[in-house]
Amino acid sequence: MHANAAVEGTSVFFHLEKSPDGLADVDAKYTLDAQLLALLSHRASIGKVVAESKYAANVTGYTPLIRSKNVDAIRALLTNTTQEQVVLDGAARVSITLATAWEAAQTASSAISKDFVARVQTAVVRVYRELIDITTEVEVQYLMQRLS
Ligand SMILES: O=C(O)C(=O)C[C@]1(C(=O)O)C=C[C@@H](O)C=C1
Repeated sequence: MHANAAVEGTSVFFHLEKSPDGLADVDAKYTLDAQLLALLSHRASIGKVVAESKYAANVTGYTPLIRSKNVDAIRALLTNTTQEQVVLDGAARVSITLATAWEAAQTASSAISKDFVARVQTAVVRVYRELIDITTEVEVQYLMQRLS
């Protein structure tokens, strides 16, 4: 997911840039929040498409599990921990780049706060972890009704 794609023309640092002056651009901030939430929702809903392709690739594997409503087995079958790690590593990498760039823009010196970058990275990875879990749930729910 590219969070900056849907907020074209808006800096990826928008919230950080606007936060010191509080309410000055509050409408714009809420607009950006709404756009980001729509992106997160869209990203999770892609789970339906992903689930359909997984089902199509393994009809004989999924069909009995769907018929017996075996949610745990469906979740286990569609979970791809290797891919999850790729997503989480990518989020961590990009967040470091962005947080470092933000810090560098704030300080004339090269005294980049490792603490700030680490905290941003931790938060971003946590969000992506939740996003993967939500996407997985969308996939499971989609498959549960696939044969009805
Ligand atoms: O790429 C997949 O196979 C997905 O189902 C998507 C996704 C994700 O949200 O990134 C979700 C569950 C899988 O365990 C791995 C990744």
